Amino acid sequence: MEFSKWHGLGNDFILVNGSKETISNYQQLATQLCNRHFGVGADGLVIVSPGDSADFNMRIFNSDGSEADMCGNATRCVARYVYENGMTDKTTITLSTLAGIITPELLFRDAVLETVKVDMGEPRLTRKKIPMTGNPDEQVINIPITVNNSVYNVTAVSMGNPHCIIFVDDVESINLTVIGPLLETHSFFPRKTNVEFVQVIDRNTVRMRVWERGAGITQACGTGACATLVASVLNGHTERQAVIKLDGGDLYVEWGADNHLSMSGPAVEVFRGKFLL
Ligand SMILES: N[C@@H](CCC[C@H](N)C(=O)O)C(=O)O
Repeated sequence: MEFSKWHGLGNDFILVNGSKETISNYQQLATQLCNRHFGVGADGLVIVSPGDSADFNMRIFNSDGSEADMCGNATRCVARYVYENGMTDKTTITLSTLAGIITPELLFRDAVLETVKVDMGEPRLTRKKIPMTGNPDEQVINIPITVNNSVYNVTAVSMGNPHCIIFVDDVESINLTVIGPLLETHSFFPRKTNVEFVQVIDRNTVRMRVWERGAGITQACGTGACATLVASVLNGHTERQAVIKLDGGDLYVEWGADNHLSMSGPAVEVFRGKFLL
């Protein structure tokens, strides 16, 4: 099976052309290929095929085999992958995902790719899942939940996939390996959740570390960066445009007046290969 290995700020993916390769079990393939000792190694497996309702179709499987609705960093990689492999000559494509149609755009300066800007669609604010004050329209903004005898104030935002944002004074002091999986699987989140700890630097800058659903700690998360900006605005911490500083580098995110999130960042191919199944 031919594949190519990509990353967006260190959030790494194995891209496979679904119209060329025959795949019988995506979940199993994801765990096999993403394994960092016995496989290629990656946070996720991405299958790209021609689309019906969009230019292309993208499916993303986490390293544990679970299928995710969306992946922001992967959308940038896919846009560059289909363009550079001659699968399209469009520099703006539409991508069908389980979270809806996403629109990445390759931006060039002097014919050299500068960045990939993605229209990530609209955020969905999670409605309450457990009784809080009794208001049925209440949204999950800064709500306390208890884990391991500690209280965490969470803001839950969906970018098609679920995110739980927690603001802290010192993000580096958080033991993500311990608290990440406990929050990911907390009963408050019926579909599990991605977990973002966020430290506000100033009105246009935040530092974020992530524990991803189905993948663990990753270097960056595009949907997480967008959800973080929405949570930051809703909690009064930032303006609607901010740099999200991740372990792997910076993403530029804006929450437009049309309610769409736009995210800009790099997409890098690292190598190509053939996996012996
Ligand atoms: N890294 C991604 C998100 C990947 C999916 C996530 N783990 C989930 O299960 O929702 C991104 O860049 O958005």
